[in-house]
Amino acid sequence: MRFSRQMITVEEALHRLMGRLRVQEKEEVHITEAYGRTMAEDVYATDDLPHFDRSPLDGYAVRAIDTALATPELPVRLKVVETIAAGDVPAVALTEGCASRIMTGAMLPAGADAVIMFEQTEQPAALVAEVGIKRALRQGENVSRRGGEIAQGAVIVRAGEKVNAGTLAILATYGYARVPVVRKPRIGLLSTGVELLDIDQPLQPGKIRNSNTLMLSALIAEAGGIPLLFPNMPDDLGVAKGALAEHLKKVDVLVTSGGVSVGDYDVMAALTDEPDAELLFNRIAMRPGSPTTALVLHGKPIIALSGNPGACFLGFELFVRPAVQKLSGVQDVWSRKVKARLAVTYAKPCPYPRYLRGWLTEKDGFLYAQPDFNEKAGNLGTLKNSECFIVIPAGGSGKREGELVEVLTHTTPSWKREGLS
Ligand SMILES: Nc1nc2c(c(=O)[nH]1)N[C@H]1C(S)=C(S)[C@@H](COP(=O)(O)OP(=O)(O)OC[C@H]3O[C@@H](n4cnc5c(N)ncnc54)[C@H](O)[C@@H]3O)O[C@H]1N2
Ligand code: MOO
Ligand SMILES: [Mg+2]
Repeated sequence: MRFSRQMITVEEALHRLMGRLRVQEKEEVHITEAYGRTMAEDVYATDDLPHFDRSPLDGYAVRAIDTALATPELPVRLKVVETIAAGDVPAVALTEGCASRIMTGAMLPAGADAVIMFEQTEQPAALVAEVGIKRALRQGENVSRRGGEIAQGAVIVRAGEKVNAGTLAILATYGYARVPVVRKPRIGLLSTGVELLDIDQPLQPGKIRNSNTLMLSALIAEAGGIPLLFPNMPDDLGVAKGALAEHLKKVDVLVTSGGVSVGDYDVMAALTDEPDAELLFNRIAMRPGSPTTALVLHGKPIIALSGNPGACFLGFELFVRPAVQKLSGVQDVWSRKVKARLAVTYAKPCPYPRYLRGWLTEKDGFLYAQPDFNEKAGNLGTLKNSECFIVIPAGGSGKREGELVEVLTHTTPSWKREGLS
């Protein structure tokens, strides 16, 4: 199995993996904990919004009919019967020839059907007994009608939407102190490789510090999972099987780094040959990260990423992020795909699609994709600059400057967008 692997496309690999993932169950959290979570249920408007007719201006509430003859030269004079602040309940209903001084956000008095701003009256600043209205108003003019924005019973947030700042605003408006969200998936994480040193260990010949675990842990948390860090795993298959059996009991999915290639000590590759392991894939038509592997063991999916930091990073974005998001209930788990012009020629041919790390810029109103040429799978110094992957299709001779390329951005949407696959 190590050397005879069946190659599949990125899309097929994703399809196989996603088929093994189920959305977590619902839990309720306080609204202050809901930011970034995924809604588990549709939530409805418990009232109209606004829930009373109100003024969007500082001015005078009037009966439009009383202003019909008003002009700047011949203002109509109305008797001021009350001043209404935001939060007040008006005490006086307007009758013919009357107006109420009213502030932005305040409730309209009964009988009023229009509001004129102070600036269109004779003495805007004064608390006058009679106000001079300088123009005619239409019925309903400058009135925020009850239910004008949202009607009671309408869906305000849908299941599968990620809670962003705007979601908090609408939930708060409707008094949802408890929010039904999808339970965060527990994502186990470990690195393989005896060459790995911990962060506080001095360098030793032949050894390197473990950078993948911290990188992946941050990415998992950012994607909406709870990273559970396990100790590095030795390259011994027997020990690894025992350790994995224990770890898998505690997690929904396990992510590993390293040991997926054809080397003598590639323990995750060896694991896929075990009779109790169900292989999902171990060879993908992509660069870097072609040996990225996924399997199911003891009923739990394991996503085994390449140890090479660049390939590990790409493997996370292509497979782990969508997996974490699917488990978290996100409806639209795919990276955002855009087309951009390639900023510089990339002439290297490749038998498989190549995912170049890079970033997007704008020039003359067009989007340009700038590849990071520090793109060797083992390089990690510029991972921090990456905001997208630029897809160079297989074959041919790469892409020329200015040619349109497909770009997968890392940032993920918080709600289901129309028209994007
Ligand atoms: N004969 C072949 N050799 C290799 C092939 C191949 O097809 N035939 N594929 C290459 C490709 S492509 C990749 S990608 C790597 C995959 O390697 P593994 O996933 O098996 O990872 P390791 O061998 O464990 O490590 C690779 C590299 O990454 C460093 N590493 C590992 N873990 C970490 C970590 N946690 N933090 C930082 N760096 C890490 C490790 O020291 C190695 O340098 O295989 C190629 N070989
Ligand atoms: O695909 Mo590997 O990630 O080239 O080194
Ligand atoms: Mg290896």
